[in-house]
Amino acid sequence: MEKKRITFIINPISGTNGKEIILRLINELIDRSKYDYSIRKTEYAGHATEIARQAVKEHVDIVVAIGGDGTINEIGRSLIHTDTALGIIPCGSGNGLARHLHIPMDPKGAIYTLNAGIIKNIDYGIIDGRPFFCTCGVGFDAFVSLKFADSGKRGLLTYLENTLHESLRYRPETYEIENSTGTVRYKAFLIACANASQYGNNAYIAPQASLTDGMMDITVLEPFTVLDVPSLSFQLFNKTIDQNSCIKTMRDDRIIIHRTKEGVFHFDGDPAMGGKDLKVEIVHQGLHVIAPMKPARMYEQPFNILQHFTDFIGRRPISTTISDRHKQLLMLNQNILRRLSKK
Ligand SMILES: Nc1ncnc2c1ncn2[C@@H]1O[C@H](COP(=O)(O)OP(=O)(O)OP(=O)(O)O)[C@@H](O)[C@H]1O
Repeated sequence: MEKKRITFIINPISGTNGKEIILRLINELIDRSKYDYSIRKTEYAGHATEIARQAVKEHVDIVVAIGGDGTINEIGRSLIHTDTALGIIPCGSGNGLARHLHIPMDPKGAIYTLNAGIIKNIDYGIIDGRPFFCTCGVGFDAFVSLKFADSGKRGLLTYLENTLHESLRYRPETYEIENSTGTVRYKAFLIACANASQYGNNAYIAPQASLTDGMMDITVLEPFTVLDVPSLSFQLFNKTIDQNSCIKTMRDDRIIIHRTKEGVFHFDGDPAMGGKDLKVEIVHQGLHVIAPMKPARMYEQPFNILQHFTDFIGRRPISTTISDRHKQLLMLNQNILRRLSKK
């Protein structure tokens, strides 16, 4: 059998961890009876798009992103509607697409997934001409992505600091969403258009979203008070945010978001400036990805809401009795309330 070719693209600034160990693991574990490979390191933002485009030209079979959703976005946009598949060794701070696809967070598991080589065909989205694979949107999360890009540091704590600092000062805006059934007006804190179900870090902004249904799940978060924050944050990690009374949901394959003024939007967590009217659409099955057939139980912990929550806010987990969990959750909620109300 002819060997397949892989190009690994490593983003040295994604996430917070060193990448040397991953390079060593690739060298040790990749199945050389199946694959020949080369490794490229990005030197600037946008470089991954160019490297991936060149790989496609050279009929490379798989381009593997060693990075987070921003790196995946840069690579994915060169791979759409080609025969070259995307692989992922998750290495970002959120890893939304990899988590949705059940690609192990552990690099060894991710390399074994590449060795298994199962290819799936997934949807992608386009907002204002820019492809996205995980989520895009306007409002508070776009605003945070802008702050985050400006902050000079990456990582979850930076993200969280930004989020907590800004969330109570942020003013909801009025939007109109034009969809296949008409136009609806909302005052909203954010509108998220989801191809994958989560932002990353198991924060499920659109828990019902599927990567293969040809549709996006749209989540509108209407204005809320500080008292709603604990239940919203709990439900975000419990995959039940769609049941919160501040949330409105819809599903469509194309919408136009009308806003009162031009401004920022985000695509896979990276900010961009756009006009008043933003067209968002889903393209069915435009990208091949390598992913496990089903969740790799070997590498997965059982679902634990408190674990996910504490992972997200960067605290140490956890004891396991129900009453302890209850107490810890209450403490976390109080802590968030306290921090938010100080701002
Ligand atoms: N060599 C580089 N120097 C500066 N920026 C880079 C370089 N290579 C890639 N980038 C930029 O880094 C950004 C962040 O990368 P990425 O999103 O993969 O990491 P992350 O933000 O830590 O992870 P996640 O998106 O999963 O939270 C990308 O949008 C990309 O444009």
